[in-house]
Amino acid sequence: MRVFVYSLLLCCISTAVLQLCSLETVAQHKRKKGNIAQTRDNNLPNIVVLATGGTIAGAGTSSVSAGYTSGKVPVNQLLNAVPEAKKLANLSGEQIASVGSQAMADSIWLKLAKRVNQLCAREEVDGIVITHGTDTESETAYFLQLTVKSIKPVVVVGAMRSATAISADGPKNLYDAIAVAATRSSANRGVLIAMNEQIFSAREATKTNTTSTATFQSPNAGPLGVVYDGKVSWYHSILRKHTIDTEFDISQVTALPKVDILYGYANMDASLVDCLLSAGTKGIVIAGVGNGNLYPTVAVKVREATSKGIPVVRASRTASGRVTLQGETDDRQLGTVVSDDLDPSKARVLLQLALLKTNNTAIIQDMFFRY
Ligand SMILES: NC(=O)CC[C@H](N)C(=O)O
Repeated sequence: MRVFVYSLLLCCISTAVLQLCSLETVAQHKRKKGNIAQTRDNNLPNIVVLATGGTIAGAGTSSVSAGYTSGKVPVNQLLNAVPEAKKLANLSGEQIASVGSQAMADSIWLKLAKRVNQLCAREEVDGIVITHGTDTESETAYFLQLTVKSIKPVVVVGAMRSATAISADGPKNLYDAIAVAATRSSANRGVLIAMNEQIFSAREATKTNTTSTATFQSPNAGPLGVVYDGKVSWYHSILRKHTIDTEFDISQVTALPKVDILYGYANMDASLVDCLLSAGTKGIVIAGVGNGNLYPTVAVKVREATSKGIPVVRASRTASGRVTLQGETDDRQLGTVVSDDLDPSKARVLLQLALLKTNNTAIIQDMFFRY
């Protein structure tokens, strides 16, 4: 009997030890994958870093030449490059995608926005940082600005030099972005872009230079604030509706409507509008010349498109300023909507979301004045 009890006891102990070992292995495995915070300081905010790829995670064979591949460095390695950031926040990382942002797709936007909403709904999460390629960083940020349902800070960050380049700007930008996300006063300012020590509204920021580390600018509104030595100072606020105050709910959305951009130019070929219609576009943004103006034969085709219920938004190919209603172009006659001061790429984002709700041009126009 005694032997039986001893062997039962031994059996229980060894099962418990085995379970503990396997639990530890899962934890170690998760840590390696980067989805568990290493140590937790209860006095620090909890920030989740969602990685999507881009130059910030780019790796090349030489530190001095321009060639590299985006999205090679996993999120944990990115975080390990900024050990100082662990003094600002408890950090955990998740890999959402690993792409150069020229490959950014609606499916990744939806996955990202849903994950941000899930995480922000958790009481213990205080803010989100998203690492992203700079090519389409401002479009992703504006998509989140319209679809995130939380006032918690959501900060998008990238880099112009790859992680293996000499004087890489990624670690500093990431440190700054974590500082912004970890700062209480960053809440309820919409989605932010932190680059090169400046903080921009997702609505206003745009990439203005192909290679400079000061590429992000906000030509119509300037930066909202600055981040320096891990500390944030604010100078402006965004007044347009964002995050919890928008009408867009993507929680059940699995695909976005096809919306395309046409670039305006002298002697423009009007058959491009037909090409888009036969490709199944549901809405068109025209990066028109000047104040969103259209080549005369294009205007005729646009009138045909709007009369078939395809909304057409007039934006501008110029780098700043607004497109005004009833300027040289007769919006009443053409049935067009103006983008206000949204650049064509962001006008496309808003039109995609608008088309989930309506194709009524008066309602869509109202959205372009509110968001
Ligand atoms: N500097 C960058 O991040 C741009 C490079 C890359 N094409 C990207 O957008 O991911």
